Amino acid sequence: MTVYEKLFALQTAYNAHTNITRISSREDFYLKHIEDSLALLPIIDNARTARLFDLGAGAGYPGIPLAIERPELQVTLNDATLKKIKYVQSVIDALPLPNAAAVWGRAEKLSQQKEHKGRYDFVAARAVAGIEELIQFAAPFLRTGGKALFMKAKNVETEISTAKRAAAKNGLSLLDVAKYKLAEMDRAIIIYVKQ
Ligand SMILES: C[S@@+](CC[C@H](N)C(=O)[O-])C[C@H]1O[C@@H](n2cnc3c(N)ncnc32)[C@H](O)[C@@H]1O
Repeated sequence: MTVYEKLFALQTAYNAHTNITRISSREDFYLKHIEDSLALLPIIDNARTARLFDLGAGAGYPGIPLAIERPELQVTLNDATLKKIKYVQSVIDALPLPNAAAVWGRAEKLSQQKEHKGRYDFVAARAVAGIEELIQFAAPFLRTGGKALFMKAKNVETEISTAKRAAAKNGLSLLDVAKYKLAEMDRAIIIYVKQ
């Protein structure tokens, strides 16, 4: 059984008693969870020993596929919902994923703690909040030169422009908007760098 088939089996079994993700078919799992998460690989690949914080990871995306593909990458998966973090911890134990850790709590609180503040090379977030809010959540986790990677589906230009002031205030500058297609869907990774 491949590692992703094992992950799919774990997720399906858990989802049967505790709702952790709406993406339940095998086809959607591979496309919307695995393939979409791995769209971050080209961005993080020049820093394989880096530390990545997955803010609002939910059932573990994008952090779990990234931890699977890059054993040198240290991945911290965070969510404010305890049942999701319990599930993510069970996946870390079962696969196992020694380079991953699960942390429960609101990101804006965790970022003020010594073990998280300014300690990450990357903060990734998919489908968690608007860009303006994400900037405020993500910036404190990043070291100088670290990158925020926000995965979005639509209206990115409008959102980026609305978030300009928040970016400046939080020491983030827009580096790139990496657009890609996921099947027929338009997707984008908005990349900010911490000054
Ligand atoms: C729609 S889900 C997306 C989950 C996952 N990133 C994905 O794309 O499959 C959004 C998640 O963000 C979490 N979340 C929202 N605000 C948060 C915060 N301030 N700190 C930590 N997690 C948060 C929610 O609990 C929820 O699990």
